Amino acid sequence: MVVPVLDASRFVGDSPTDRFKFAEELLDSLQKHGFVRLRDHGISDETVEEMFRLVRQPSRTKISAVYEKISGGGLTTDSADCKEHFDQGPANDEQFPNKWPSEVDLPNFRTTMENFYLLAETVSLYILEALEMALKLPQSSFLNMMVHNASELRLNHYPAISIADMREKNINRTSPHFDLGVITLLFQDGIGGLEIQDRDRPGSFMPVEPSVQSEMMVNVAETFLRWTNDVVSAGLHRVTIPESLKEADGGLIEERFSVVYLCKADRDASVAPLKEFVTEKGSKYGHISALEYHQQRLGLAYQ
Ligand SMILES: O=C(O)CCC(=O)C(=O)O
Ligand SMILES: [Fe+2]
Repeated sequence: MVVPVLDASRFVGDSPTDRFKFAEELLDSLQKHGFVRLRDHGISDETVEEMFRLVRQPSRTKISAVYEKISGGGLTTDSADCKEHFDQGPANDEQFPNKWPSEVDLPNFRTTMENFYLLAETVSLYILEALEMALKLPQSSFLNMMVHNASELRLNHYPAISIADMREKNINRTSPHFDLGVITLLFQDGIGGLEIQDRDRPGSFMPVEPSVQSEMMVNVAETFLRWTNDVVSAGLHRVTIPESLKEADGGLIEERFSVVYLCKADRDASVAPLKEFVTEKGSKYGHISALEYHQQRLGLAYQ
């Protein structure tokens, strides 16, 4: 199975034919694999590199101190998975306010994150517009539920870890999961280890090797599956030992970073199927708001 790489600039251009072809190829890949890879999507190599520089910089000297300072808000450490993450929600969110490190500890952190958040939002919205087109839905069918952005920009940090520990203690960097939102945009560094379910070989995963820095992995998340009544199913993924080290006798896997935009529906939007996808067999999912659904699925705090 090979996940296609699409040139997303075809959708932003003026040619209706190019726009439609992009939309069709996008849907085709997401339907087949749950994933697609995008280039020329509007977020430049430099911008993505700047994000990774920002994220990496404190880890050399004081990442744990800095992350601890954030821990009342965005940072959590998963016990099953060996990773930590910092989540940023929409700016000026009164319901779940962002907690920022001080400008002295992490200069430009907030501005860079907030700018990146807006760029990722733009991309996520045109991807959904393209999917409306390819699925032949009335215009704005998805976008109408994306008006008050509730998405999150997540920085994942995976500390260096011994290969023996991962094998013997059955530790993953990220266990197999579906994301909860609508779609997810993902950028990874050069370490590797991201794997997606290989739908041609049930039960197995295939690696997504790091490529040019700005290459973006897009996956279908649970809300989209529900909106389409399973017409487009979500992409299962995990982070484990990089392909190049799978045969290694031992040693350490370097620390790894990823930047992930978890695109979420308006908190009060329903995550039930759109009427266009409800057949005589009925609707597979009931009405529940995106916020309630996320809270229920996570069983705990809103994420
Ligand atoms: O680090 C990665 O490449 C994947 C992270 C991920 O799947 C997530 O944060 O939901
Ligand atoms: Fe994920």
